[in-house]
Parts: sequence; C-alpha cells; structure tokens
Amino acid sequence: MIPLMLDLTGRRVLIFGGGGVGARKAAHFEHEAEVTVISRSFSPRFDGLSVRRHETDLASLPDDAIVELLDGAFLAVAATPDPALNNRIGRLCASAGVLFNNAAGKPGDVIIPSVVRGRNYLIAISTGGKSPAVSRYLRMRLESEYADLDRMIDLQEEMRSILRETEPVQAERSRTLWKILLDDEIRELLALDYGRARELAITRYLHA
Ligand SMILES: C[C@@]1(CC(=O)O)c2cc3[nH]c(cc4nc(cc5[nH]c(cc(n2)[C@H]1CCC(=O)O)[C@@](C)(CC(=O)O)[C@@H]5CCC(=O)O)C(CC(=O)O)=C4CCC(=O)O)c(CCC(=O)O)c3CC(=O)O
Ligand SMILES: NC(=O)C1=CN([C@@H]2O[C@H](COP(=O)(O)OP(=O)(O)OC[C@H]3O[C@@H](n4cnc5c(N)ncnc54)[C@H](O)[C@@H]3O)[C@@H](O)[C@H]2O)C=CC1
Repeated sequence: MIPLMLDLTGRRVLIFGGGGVGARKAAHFEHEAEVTVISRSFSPRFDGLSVRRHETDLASLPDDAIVELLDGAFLAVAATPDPALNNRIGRLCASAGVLFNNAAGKPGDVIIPSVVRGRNYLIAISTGGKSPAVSRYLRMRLESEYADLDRMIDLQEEMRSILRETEPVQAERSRTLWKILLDDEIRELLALDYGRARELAITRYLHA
C-alpha cells in the first residue's frame, strides 16, 4: 500500500450500500467529489450529506447493468452487508479500471483511512485493514495531543519567512525553527494567544 493525497474535485465516486457504513464512507468524499449512493434503502445518516441517491436492488442486476453504473466513476466503495455482492462489484471495477474499496469482503485496491485534518495539514492513518479501531484511536489521540498544530504551522511559516530575510545560513535557519518547535513555553502560549507566542519566539530566537 502506498499513501497518496488525491484531489477528487469533479470526480465521480459511487457508494454501493446505503447503511451506516455507506453513510460514513460517503461523508469521507462528499465535501469534494460527486457522490452517488446506490442502494435499496437509505439510512437517515444520509440526510445531511450532499449525495445523489439511486434506488435499486443490486442482487437482481446483471453484470452489464452494474458496469453501466460504473461508467465515468473514478472510485467505487462496496458497503453492502453481502460480501459476495461486494466482491462481485470489486471484480467488475477491476475490469472497468475503476478504483475499488471494499467495506466487507475481499480487500480492494483502496483503503479509507482515519483522517486528522486542520487548515494547514492532513494526516491519514491506516493499519492496513488489521485494526480500524486502532486507526480511530490514533486519530483521537492526535486530535487531542496536537490541538494547536494549525497555530504552530502558522508560526513556523511566519518565522521561516523572517529567517529567510535575516539568516543567510540554511543550517542556522533550520536549527532556529526546530528550537521554536520544541519550546514548551511557546507551545503552551500558542494555545492561549498567538500574538504572545509569536512575540516570545521572536525575542527568544530571532533577536540573538
Ligand atoms: C479495511 C477497512 C476497509 C475500508 O477501507 O473501509 C475497514 C474494514 C472493516 N472495518 C470494520 C469494523 C470497524 N470499522 C470502524 C471504523 C472505521 N473503519 C475505517 C476503515 C476501514 N475499515 C478500513 C481499514 C482501515 C485501516 O487500515 O485501519 C475507518 C478508519 C475509516 C472510515 O470508515 O471512515 C473508520 C474509523 C474512522 C474514525 O473514527 O477515525 C469501526 C468503529 C470503531 O472502531 O468504533 C469498526 C468496529 C470495530 C472494529 O472491528 O475494529 C470491519 C468489521 C466488520 C465486522 O466485524 O463485521 C471491517 C471489515 C473487515 O475487517 O473485514
Ligand atoms: N469498512 C468498515 O469501516 C466497516 C464495515 N462494516 C461492514 O459493512 C457492512 C455494512 O454495514 P452497515 O452499513 O452497518 O449495514 P446496514 O445493514 O445498516 O446497511 C446495508 C445497506 O446495504 C443495502 N443493501 C443490502 N443489500 C443490497 C442489495 N442487494 N442491493 C442494494 N442495496 C443493498 C441496504 O439496503 C442497506 O442500505 C457490514 O457487512 C458490516 O459488517 C462494519 C463496520 C465498519
């Protein structure tokens, strides 16, 4: 498995199965991609999501009708409780060249990770399918441990641009940025007041 960050703007994503799991997978994509959910029923968890619904019984559809549904799709997720049906969708995706994620059944070529997202960063976590609970646990730990990461990135960005003007030696710029990153007092101040943290970073490390 190789991690990638994909821009799915304007891409079509299909979710097969409209239960709670299908809704969570749809929520992973709907803020960017064009999501269509194909199912014989839909959980109320879809109500707030911007997805198109297509009501059908997949078990009664022949292969060519499912291949027709895949037309123009970039990625498909199988999230019905029937692993045989999910695996069949996976085989059809493979022959149609559509990326495939399987929520229950034979693993596809894509895993949906746990996601920690800020204004300035994006972290995707996977255990390679071994323990989704551990992926979720790590997400929750990172969210609480690094709640002020966005502000640290803002501060680093500002300090880098000042240092580029004032410090000609790259190794020195790097050392100073690391000192700021590891300074507990600056990290604590970041949680309370960005301006004061910025001031401390400048007086402590940029006015030597
Ligand atoms: C392989 C994968 C396929 C895929 O890509 O969907 C997969 C598969 C399966 N998950 C199962 C169970 C659970 N999944 C969750 C939750 C999440 N599952 C997600 C991803 C993935 N799940 C992929 C691997 C990710 C990795 O590599 O780590 C997350 C990260 C992302 C998301 O869905 O948005 C999201 C957490 C989001 C977050 O909160 O951060 C919980 C809830 C919990 O933990 O409370 C449970 C119950 C506890 C448990 O079983 O662990 C079962 C068993 C079903 C059964 O027993 O019948 C299967 C099927 C199987 O294993 O065969
Ligand atoms: N990958 C993951 O993250 C996880 C996967 N799972 C597994 O995912 C599967 C789905 O879980 P839930 O959403 O909770 O199930 P659910 O029973 O709530 O929903 C299943 C959905 O699939 C639809 N469906 C079933 N057969 C269909 C058919 N022949 N044609 C059209 N639609 C059909 C149903 O109408 C329903 O909307 C289960 O097998 C579960 O074990 C469970 C937890 C997490």
